[in-house]
Amino acid sequence: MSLPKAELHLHIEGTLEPELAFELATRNGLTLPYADTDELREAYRFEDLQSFLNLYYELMAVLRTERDFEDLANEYLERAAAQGVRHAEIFFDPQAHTSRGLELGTVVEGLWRALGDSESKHGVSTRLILCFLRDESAESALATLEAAKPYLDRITGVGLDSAEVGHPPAKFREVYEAAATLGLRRVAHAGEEGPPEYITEALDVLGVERVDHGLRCVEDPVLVERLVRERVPLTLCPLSNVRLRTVETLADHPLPAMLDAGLMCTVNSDDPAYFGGYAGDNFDAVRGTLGLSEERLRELARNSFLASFLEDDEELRARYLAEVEAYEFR
Ligand code: HPA
Ligand SMILES: [Zn+2]
Repeated sequence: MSLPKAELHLHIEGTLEPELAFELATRNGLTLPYADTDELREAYRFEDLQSFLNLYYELMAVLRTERDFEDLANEYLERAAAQGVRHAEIFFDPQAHTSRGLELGTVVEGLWRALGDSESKHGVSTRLILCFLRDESAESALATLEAAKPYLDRITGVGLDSAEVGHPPAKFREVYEAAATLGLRRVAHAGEEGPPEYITEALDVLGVERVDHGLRCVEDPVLVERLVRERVPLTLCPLSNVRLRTVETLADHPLPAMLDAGLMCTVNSDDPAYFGGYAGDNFDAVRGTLGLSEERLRELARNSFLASFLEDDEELRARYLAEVEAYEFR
């Protein structure tokens, strides 16, 4: 669906399509343990978040040079633009690369080669959000933030991702305080596989402005009431939830009930190369399977721009919001 939208929950490493993975492996003299792209696609059957993360981290080995990260981001931006994405706030996982011996600068400079001229080249404005891996230590997160200091002019905020259960937000209190002091915006994954308490903790201890996923808030009516009252944006990822078995089928997804409850929901793709669709595909899926009305779809698109970190360019936000209102559904 080409309805204008902002994508607020997108892991750039999760946009690595099998074709590009093989191309980069060849370019870098590496051999993937899969015969071809079909065999690799066969491996995209996940039991849960961890079984996905295992493949996600394994395939990243093909990303080695600035050019690799540039190509990865350019392919994503081109696909996103074709599906109506006008603004993208892009997550990246520095520790997944520095732990393999890459310099943080290789990752940031490489991504920036694509992001820097994305508005003129793809018609997509961008922001970059550095994510800490929550299954790594708090000290490693602090060291990552320290290493990122030379690149802060290119980084808008910090996030928290990877294996959730057993790694509550409070583990990262100190690094989030440091990030806030540096003027960085704060988001965190919470309530994807983890309990509703992690959502509360992300808000109260980490001071996050948006909750990534936040799906499990529906288990706690008091929390839902708070999220509605405080207008906390949730970056939902419906196709991801199906593939990682957070919901049984798309038809069971609580998005319609969440919208009816007054939650500020947005729809995003998470790791589109792995979960069967980009942002527009997620919109198509919730329209088709959940039967969302045009007004609900417009609300989701409006929310995405309202929840985006465009405070430094309110003129651009207003332009995007006008595009949402003017959009004619087909
Ligand atoms: O869906 C996700 N959840 C947590 N961590 C992640 N890292 C990439 N994708 C995800
Ligand atoms: Zn995610």
